[in-house]
Formats: sequence, C-alpha cells, structure tokens
Amino acid sequence: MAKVKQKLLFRTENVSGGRTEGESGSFEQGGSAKRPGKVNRVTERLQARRKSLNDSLEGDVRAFLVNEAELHTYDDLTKVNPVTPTTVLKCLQARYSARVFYTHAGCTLVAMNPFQPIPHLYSLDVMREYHTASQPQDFKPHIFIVAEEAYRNVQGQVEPVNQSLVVSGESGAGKTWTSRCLMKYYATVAASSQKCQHTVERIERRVLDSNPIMEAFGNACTLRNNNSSRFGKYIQLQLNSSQLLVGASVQTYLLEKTRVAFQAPNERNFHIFYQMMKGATEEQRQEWEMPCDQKFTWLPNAEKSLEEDCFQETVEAMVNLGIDAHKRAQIFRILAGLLQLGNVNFSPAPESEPCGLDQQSKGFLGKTAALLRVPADELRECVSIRTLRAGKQSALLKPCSQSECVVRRDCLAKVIYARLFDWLVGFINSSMCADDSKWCNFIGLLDVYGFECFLLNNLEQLCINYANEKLQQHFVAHYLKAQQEEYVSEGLQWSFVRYQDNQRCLDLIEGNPTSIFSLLNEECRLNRASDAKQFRERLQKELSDNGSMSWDKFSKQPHFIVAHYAGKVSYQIEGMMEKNKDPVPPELLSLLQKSEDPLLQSLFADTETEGKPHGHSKVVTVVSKFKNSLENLMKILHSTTPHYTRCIKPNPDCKPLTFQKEEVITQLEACGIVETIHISAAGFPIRVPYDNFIQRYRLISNTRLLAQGAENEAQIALGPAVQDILNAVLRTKSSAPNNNNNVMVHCGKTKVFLTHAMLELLEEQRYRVLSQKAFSIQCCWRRHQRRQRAIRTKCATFIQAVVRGWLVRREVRRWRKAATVIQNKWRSWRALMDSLAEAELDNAEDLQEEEEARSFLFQRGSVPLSSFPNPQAVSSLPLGLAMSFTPSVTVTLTTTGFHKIMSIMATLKIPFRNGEYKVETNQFKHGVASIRAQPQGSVKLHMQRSPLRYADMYPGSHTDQVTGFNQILLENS
Ligand SMILES: Nc1ncnc2c1ncn2[C@@H]1O[C@H](COP(=O)(O)OP(=O)(O)OP(=O)(O)O)[C@@H](O)[C@H]1O
Repeated sequence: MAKVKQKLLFRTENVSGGRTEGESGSFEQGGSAKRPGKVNRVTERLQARRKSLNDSLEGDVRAFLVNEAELHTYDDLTKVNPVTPTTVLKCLQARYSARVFYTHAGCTLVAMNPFQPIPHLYSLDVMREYHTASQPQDFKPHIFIVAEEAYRNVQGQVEPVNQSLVVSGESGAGKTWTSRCLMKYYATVAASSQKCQHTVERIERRVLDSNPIMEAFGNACTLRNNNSSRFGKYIQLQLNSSQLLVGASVQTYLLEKTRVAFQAPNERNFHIFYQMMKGATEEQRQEWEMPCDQKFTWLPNAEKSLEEDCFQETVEAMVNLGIDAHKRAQIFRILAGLLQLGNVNFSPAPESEPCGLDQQSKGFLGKTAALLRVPADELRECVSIRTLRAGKQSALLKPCSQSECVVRRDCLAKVIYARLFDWLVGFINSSMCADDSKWCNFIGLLDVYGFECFLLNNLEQLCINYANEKLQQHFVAHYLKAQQEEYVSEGLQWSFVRYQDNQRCLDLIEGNPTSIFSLLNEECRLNRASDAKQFRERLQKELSDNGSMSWDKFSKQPHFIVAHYAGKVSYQIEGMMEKNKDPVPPELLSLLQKSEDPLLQSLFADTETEGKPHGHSKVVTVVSKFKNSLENLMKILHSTTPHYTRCIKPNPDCKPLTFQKEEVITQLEACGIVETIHISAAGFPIRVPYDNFIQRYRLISNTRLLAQGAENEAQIALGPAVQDILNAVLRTKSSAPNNNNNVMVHCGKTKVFLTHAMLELLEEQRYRVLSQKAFSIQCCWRRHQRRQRAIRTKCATFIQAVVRGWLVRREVRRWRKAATVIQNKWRSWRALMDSLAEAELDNAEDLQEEEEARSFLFQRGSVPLSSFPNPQAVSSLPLGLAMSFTPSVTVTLTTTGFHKIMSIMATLKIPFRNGEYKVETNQFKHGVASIRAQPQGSVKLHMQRSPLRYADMYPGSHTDQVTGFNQILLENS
C-alpha cells in the first residue's frame, strides 16, 4: 500500500501544469498555506521530499525496465510497478513487438491497431472460447473479454443492466474495426438456439449487413484513415429475456455532408460514389449517365483503389436488408444526379442577370435534372435566382452572384445526400428494430469520430471535438471523479489522484449563458450577414476569462484556439456562422418536392418550404441540434454500465506493425490512461451496496438476512453479515501464499469496496458453493429418482405376475371345463356304444336265425363292375369292408383297422376296357399286395350287409382284427 501511495504522490507532482486539476486534487496539499511566515521553509521541505521521491522513483523505473524480456507479459498495466508514462509505454511497445495488441489498463482496454489483419485473432473459434470460458478474464486480453463481460452483466441482471461499450480514439485508431468485431461477437454468441434459429438469424444477418451500407454512405478516405467514419453512430443491440439478439437500432450523429461537395486535397468523397463509378455494369452506366471516361469534379482521387470500393458488397447488403431493385435504382440514380450536378459551373454575369452556363455545364445540368426527375429550366432557375419575400407581398426574383450559385448548388447536393442518408438509416432501423415488447435489455455500441485537429478546422471539427470532450468527461466522471468522491463519502482513507477535468473546456464550448455555442446561435438568430472579425471580438470579450480559450496573436485569419483534453485546436471563424445556420433555400426544397422521382419526393415531403421570417426561437441551428442529440446520448450512457475501449494509433501513416513512441504517448496522455491505471491499481473499482452484497454472497457463509428496519439499523445489522462473508472467503484465500487481504476489500458506510481480485475470489467462492449445493441437489434428486424407479419396477412386476397368474388360471379353468365336458360325452358315448355293441353281439345268433330279421339285415345283389362306384363312392360306404377273393381275383389284405380298410377301398382303381377288367393297386403299404382278375365274363359284386350295427363301429386294437362282418364278395357271374 505504501508503494501505491508513493506512486500516487509522484503522479500528483507530474501532471503537466497547463491542465486543470480534479477538484479533489488539492486534498494532498490542503495544509500548505496555513502560516505565511513559514511558507518558505515548508516549501523547501516539500521540494526536498519531492526530489527524494523522484529520485527513488527513477530508480524504480530503471529497475523495472531492466527486465526487458518480461515487459510484454504484463497483461494488465495495473500490475506495472511503478506506473509512469514511461513504464506503461515500454510495456505497450514490448507487447506490440510481440504481436500482442490488447492490454488491460484497469477498467479500460487498450487496443493497439496492428494495421494489418491478424489471422485467427477474431475467428469464430476464438469467440466461442471466450464465450464459453468460466472466467474469460483469465484469458489473454481481448476485445471479446469486454464484450463477454457486458453480455454476462446482462445475463446476471447486475444493475444497471443495460450496457454501453464506448470505443474511443483518434481517427484511424481502429474504432470502427472494433465496433465491427463487437457486433460480430454478439451476432454469434447472442444467436438463437436451434429452435428459433430462423427468426433470429435474420436479425443477426441484418445487423451485420447494416455495416457495409453505413460505411459506403458514411465513410470516406481521409488523410488519416482510408476508411474514416464521417458520422457518429450508436447501435443498440436489443436482447430479449433469454439474452438473444432480437433486434437492433442505429442512431447517427452529424454526418459530414459538406464532403459531398467539397473534398480536402488528397481526400475523397464518400465511398459509395467511387463504388458506383467502378462497379457499375454497362447498362447501369448508361442509365446513370456515367461513362467510364467521364470525369467528375466531386470524385477526386478516383484512381486510388481501396478495398472499400466494393459496389457488389454494398448492393448485396442492401438486398439482404430488403431494399428492392426499384428502390436501389432510385437511390443510385439520385447519387448519379449529384455527381452530374458537381460538374455544373457558373460563369459570372452582370448583377441584374442570372449567371450563365457554358455548353458543357448546360449538358450536365440537363443530365442532373433528368436523373433527379425535375424540370431542367426550373432547376437552373432555382440554383441561380433567389426569391425574396417580404411578408405577404408577392415574391421578388433576384439573380444570384456566381459564388452564391455555387453555394446553392452545393447546398442542393448536401441536403439531398443528408436526407438520403437519414432515409437509409431509417430503413435499416425499420428492417431490424424489434417490437418494444420483444426486448427488455440492450447493449449499446458507441463509435464516434475521433478527436480531429487539422490545419484548418471549422464547425465540423468543433462539434466532433466537443463530442469527444463529452465522452472524456463521462469517462472521467465515471472512473475517476465519482470514485474518489465516493471514497470520501464512504469514509475511506484515500490518497487522491489528480486527473484532468475538462469541465472548463466544456463550459467554454456549450456552457450557459455564454459559450461558443450560445454566441454562435445568437449570431445566427440575428439574421444578418455574418462578420468573422466581429464575432472574434465578441468571443474575446465574452470568453477571455476561460483559460481554455486563446488566440494566436500573429494569425491574420479570425480564429480562436480551444485547449481540448487531447490538445489545442485552432478553429477558423470564417464560414462558421453560415454552417451553423445550414440554410436550404426554399426554392430548392419546393423543386425537390415536385420531383417525379417518388423517393426524392418523399425525402422532402414533410419539409416546410414557405420562407417564414425567422423568429428568434424558430432557428434550429446545427450546434443546438447536435448538442441536444449528444445530451440524449449522454443520458443513455449515464443510465448504463459503461465499458471503455481506448484505441491507439501506433503511427500516423497507418503502417503495419510500426510503433512510434511519441505518437502513442500523446494519445495515452490525452485519454488519461495513466491516471486510470493509478486509480484502478490503487482503488476499489467495484462498489456494492451492503444489501446487494449480502443477497449475492450470503450463501458463502450461510448468512441469514435479518428483518430490515430503518436504513441505519439495517446497515448495523448487515455489517457483521458482510464481515462474516468476507471472513469466509478470506479464510479460504489465506491458505494461499503472499496474500494481502487487507488491500483487497474495504467496508464503507453503505457499500463494500472491492478490487477485481477480491471480486474474483468472491465469485469463485460463490461458484464453488453453488456447485456444491447443485451437486447435493443433484445427488438427492438422483437418489429420489432411483428410489422411485425401483418402487415403480417392483409394483409393475407384481401387477404383471398377478395378471399373468389370473389369465393362466382362467385359461386352465376353461380347459378343465372343456376337458370334463369332452370326457363326460366321450365316456357316455363309449358306454352307450359298448352297451349297444354288447347287446348286439349277444343277440347276433338269434338275429341270424330269425327270418324277418334276415330279410331285413342281409341284402344280397349283384352290381355290374362297370358300374362299380369310384373310390369316393366306396369310401362312402357306411361300414368297413373286407375283401373276399375268387379264383380269378387275388386280394391280400393286411387290415389295420377301420381307416385302413377305408383307404384301401379308396385306392382301388378298376379301369374298364372293352368289357374286360383289371384290378390293380399301387398301394402296397396299405396292405393290398395284388389284385389280379381275368377278363372273363362279368363279375358280380355281392354285398352283404353285416347284421351288426354297432359291433364294428370302431377299429380294433389289433392290426389283423376286423370287428364286424361287412363283406364285399366278388364272384364270377
Ligand atoms: N484490430 C485490427 N486488426 C487489423 N487491422 C485493423 C484493426 N483495427 C484497425 N485496423 C485497420 O485500421 C484501419 C483504421 O481503422 P478504423 O477505420 O476502425 O479507424 P477509426 O478509429 O474508426 O477511424 P475514424 O475515426 O476515422 O473512423 C482499418 O481500416 C483497418 O485496416
């Protein structure tokens, strides 16, 4: 802790004198002016002390830098010791040389621009790795850590739940690149699960497709960056309650529309014009009056070829976003019209006459009119003649001077382009913005133009730098000022860090009642010809008290200099008031409203064209509009959890992997990185109110919440509970060596102040306890499930056994019943038959003797063999038959019962040929050995019916036994 304090003291002394201090910066020096008599001695003592501190610090710096090989291993600059601009710079340089481009600087991420694509640094696999890691902070610093942290904050519903990712840095530092990476990250990780893939995929695609369109229409090649964003944007990624990306919206700020009609030397117009020029098909060229060899004044440096000149990609993105072919044709036709308009030149004319046009310009004007679908003569008139109205009197026409014509021409182009850009943004929003009911949280990405300082700076630069000042103030307020103020109010012992407070600069630009903006607005509302010199004097008179304003005594141009947080910038006053008014001649507006192009017409449909005399309150100037939109943005930022990423441009020439120390140190100082590291290293960046702390971490020590009473009582009640939790965590930590727990946590009056390390410990412990509890729950649940399953199985087996038993018993019962019935029937039938047979056999002799019975029972007769029935007929005889033999017929029988006899008879075949007969059989196995018959005369078949009706009704048990006496007798006739 002593060392940290020492470092802080050093910084207190080293902040450059030209900058304002943070309010609390005087805390350290509070007693210095107590007794004037002793001032000298005190000052001497102080100086001596400072000198010795500086000497020892230089020694520390040297000692730190000796270990050069290790410098690149510092992932977090808060671990650098001592923290000085030199040590920080050396670490960043070492890391850059080792191709490591991201470094933590406490609460901020420093992103160095490699100016060349780094393979696999942003691949899908890397995204997934960071997303699925349990502790992404343990991974190498990366923009994905910031993205993941914000995403997890939303998931964990940590207040404030909505997040803002602020990407800042100067032009070309890599802000747009970083924003693109963040959008890709969220489009990947916040993608839907399989089941609703279709609906959400559409949004992810659209969010990503909005980039090429916005960049084509809003980016341009400047001296500092080939793909410089010429507008600011805040993208809100809308997440539903499951943290899936369900929509997005874009808010844009201050498009640099002057670029359409004016491009600084060696700069270019917006990319889209070059894309059209280079990527149009022959057919499109004809339609747009854009032959290959055509030169356009507003397309300078067209020969420079950039990877951004990719028309096809823009068109594809437009298609994906739902801009149909018809609309695209309208858009490109309007843009082509603007290019033609840029080639129109006016020649001077006498005061009472409108400016002339040479032959070429007439042609260009005609083409412009045709492409914009407005009458050519009206267009010419609008651009070169002004309509003056005084009240309700009839209009007076006044020809414009040559320069006025140029201004009106440029104004026409600017207003059309700006409205077209806004229309595109509106279209993009409508195609990807989710219904309010569908999303509940958002992650905002802010990509604003970087700080700008050119040789000539005007209103655009003033607005851009003002926006950067606002963001810097938000950063300072959030990370430096508010923290230190809170430390005081919570009663922490704290050595204060000086920081650069830019409030004075902001007061100068936007303050009330007098500031640059207020004076500019006043000038515009006076509705008089603006005079730069007069305005400069006014500024000097009103604002010279403000230390952030100065003038260059040797400059002849009316100007003023503002000392911004990132450096001094000189602004020229000439043209500033006109730009602030941004007037559009009403004739031009009404001309555009009459256009036959439906898109162009709709762009101006709801614009007031009648030149009303401007009352004081009516004029809405550029700066007041910009200030309002910026204030709204700041409100959003203040209501969200911010995450800052500072992009650093390592060299001004955009050379790959080139590190220029001076360039980097200026940027580090400008954005207050060193101060941020100090506060992050020494302070407690995480501050959690007691009850939130207990709610989240009470499970670590099984703390029970007491009933809450008044705030103070609650605090008193919560204090020991918080202490219990911290003790529980620190006890587990104290087993590890080198712990210095006392500097990791501090209990304030209402909040617990934590370092990131302590938060990690708490979260780790919470995670461990949660895992244990989850494990116990799982065990119980599994045991319960196992038991339930066993019970179910047992029950099912029992039921199955019972049912099967019952079924079998039922079946057996049926069988038994049936068997009994059959047995009974069979037995009674057998008994009946036996009795009948017995009775019959007993009476057989008597029957033979009885004459009447004989005539009844014996039937004799002869049947001609030719009419011998077929085997089926034989088999239908009621009783078994025995074959007798005659001299001419041999029949051998081995009878085996009734059925055998029947089958023998059935197999007999007696073919009849020419009155002869032959008896044959092939059924040896049925006992018929042979049947032979001589074909002599006719054979008579004598049938004798047995007198016994029952005695041979069933086959005997012996094979040779034939019971009964039915016979067939064959004999010669
Ligand atoms: N991480 C990176 N990896 C590779 N190249 C990068 C990276 N970041 C930036 N660049 C390169 O640097 C160039 C400038 O970056 P970018 O356009 O994002 O800057 P910017 O800060 O948005 O500038 P401006 O404020 O002018 O819009 C890019 O065109 C790209 O080529």
